[in-house]
Amino acid sequence: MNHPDVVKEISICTSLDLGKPSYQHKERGPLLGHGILTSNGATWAHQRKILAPELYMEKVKDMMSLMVKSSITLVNSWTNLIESEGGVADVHVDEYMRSFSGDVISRACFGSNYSKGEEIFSKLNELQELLSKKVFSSGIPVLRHLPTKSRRETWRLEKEVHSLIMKVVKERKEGASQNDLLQMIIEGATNTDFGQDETDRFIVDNCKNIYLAGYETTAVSATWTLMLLASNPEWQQRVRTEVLEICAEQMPDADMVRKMKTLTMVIYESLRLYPPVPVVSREAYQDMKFGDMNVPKGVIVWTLMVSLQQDPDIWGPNANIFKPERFANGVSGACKLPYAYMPFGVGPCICAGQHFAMAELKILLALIVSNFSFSLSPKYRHSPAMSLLIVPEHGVNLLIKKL
Ligand code: HEM
Repeated sequence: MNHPDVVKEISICTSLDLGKPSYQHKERGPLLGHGILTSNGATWAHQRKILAPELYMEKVKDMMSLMVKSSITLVNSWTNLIESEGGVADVHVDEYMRSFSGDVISRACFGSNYSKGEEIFSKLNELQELLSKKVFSSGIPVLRHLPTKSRRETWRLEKEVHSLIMKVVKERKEGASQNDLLQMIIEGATNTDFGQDETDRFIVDNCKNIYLAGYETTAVSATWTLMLLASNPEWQQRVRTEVLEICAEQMPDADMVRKMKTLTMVIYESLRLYPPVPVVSREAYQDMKFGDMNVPKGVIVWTLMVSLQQDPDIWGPNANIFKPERFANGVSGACKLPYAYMPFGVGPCICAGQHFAMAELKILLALIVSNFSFSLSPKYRHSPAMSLLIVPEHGVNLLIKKL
């Protein structure tokens, strides 16, 4: 399955909509439920129709001020840390990126109820950690229903998340309407012929899905991009020069973000070398053939991002090297096959939050490079590890100085 020709053919075919991606996993039900990530057919189409327009570029522009707010919180906390450490701090950046990304997604999803959102998302985080523990993934069906300690903990967290979200929804229904993702999900669920239980489940599951899709992916991308900028000081300086020129001491807005070409090239290159989502998958809805390989109906086809995005036949002999300039003329100028670059997936199920994620990354990185200079700490050990996402196994430590 990992042969490059097969991978290329499959990647092209994923765009032809073999079916929905399969994120389903026996133990991830409590986390994902029946939201956009796991639904099929008409249910998925309905959810996509509600959620995707809320994340189009025009809407994302209105959310940029909240991204700036969360970035400033991070800049202030690093500034204090550096001062207390006497001018240079050795920072484990992963947790900061997670708390930044969690803050942004809570504000976007829950608007003025965002502190409630943070509480909900922190419980979801606990749930995700609990579910990723190996001991929990028993393959024997009957064992999956035994009330072990961790399973009881999962059920408790699941219930708590459900009732916290429903409490915010109830307050919303009694108060003024708001302009955030939760409001759109509530309206999308209300304008259907769902019964009450189904409506509640639709709202809760889609809140969970937005969190799962958008929180850690963006945090991990920011962490990898900082690692690459720290290892390539000339690119760090090029990005800084660009940001300082464009922003001229103002906070980044939509127009400025659009002009940040060098920063875009760096983020694209980071997503090429370290795509946070390791696999894009599709279920074959009918018997299919890729080259010499028969794929029977019902088989889940995996496209491995790293094989595709670092294939020298497509990207050239320097495919494994950090060279953001390859994106100077966009994705089509960087590689021979248009679908060989797909950190956000392809086709009708392409990441609904890609504009949101790009804006978030650009604003955060623009504020970091214009306030700090940084290099890799001697503590850093390079070890990309594949779990649900491709993550730095030991995290990323940077030596950071205020400019
Ligand atoms: C750098 C950050 C991100 C990366 C790399 C990423 C990547 C992906 C990928 C690979 C998929 C599967 C696409 C496919 O199967 O073709 C996906 C789906 C999705 N993403 Fe993202 N994502 C990111 C951030 C976000 C954010 C911030 C949000 C929301 C605010 C989001 C919302 C979604 C949704 C709703 C889906 C499901 C789309 C569907 O099934 O119709 N993502 N993402």
